[in-house]
Amino acid sequence: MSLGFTLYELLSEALGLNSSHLKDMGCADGLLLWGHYGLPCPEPKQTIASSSHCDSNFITILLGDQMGGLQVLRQNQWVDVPPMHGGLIVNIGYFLQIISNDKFKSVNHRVLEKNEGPRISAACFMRSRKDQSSRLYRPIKELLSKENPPIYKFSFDDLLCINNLSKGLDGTSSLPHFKLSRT
Ligand SMILES: O=C(O)CCC(=O)C(=O)O
Ligand SMILES: [Fe+2]
Repeated sequence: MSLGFTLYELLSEALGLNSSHLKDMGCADGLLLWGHYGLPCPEPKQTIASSSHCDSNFITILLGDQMGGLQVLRQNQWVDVPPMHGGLIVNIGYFLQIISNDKFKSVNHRVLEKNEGPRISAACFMRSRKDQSSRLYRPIKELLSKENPPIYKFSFDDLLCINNLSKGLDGTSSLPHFKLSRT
């Protein structure tokens, strides 16, 4: 939580906002921790541990082991994220992209299977409170101008619904569904 608060302060300042802006918006009110345990896979080329997706939250702080396997999509190429002892990986999720009006971009990532193992990782998702899932999120108004009109509007329930209706973790972004028309 305390690392998350520091990151939010830096991210708020990077957006030209007061350092407490993202925390005051409630972006750190909910914390979800997932522990991943992947068994060695006999045929790693035939499957994938976690298919291409962006996280449905503001930021994710990820602790991995020495196995590697995580990749991020950069300029349409999958790039390995090398394991780093004691290092933490911070991913930007859909919510931060939406409220920053595309100033921060969520990162598409996936995890490849390994035939050695097990592979262990812990993902800490920073998000708003679960009971606020119907709350509507829009870009932060201080970031908007005539030249930068709002791009999105959405709630967490909308995002879940779209992810469930579409293939969800199929690598296609859910964001276009939340675009406001720009007429
Ligand atoms: O295990 C990893 O390295 C990534 C896990 C992940 O992307 C997730 O939990 O959303
Ligand atoms: Fe993820």
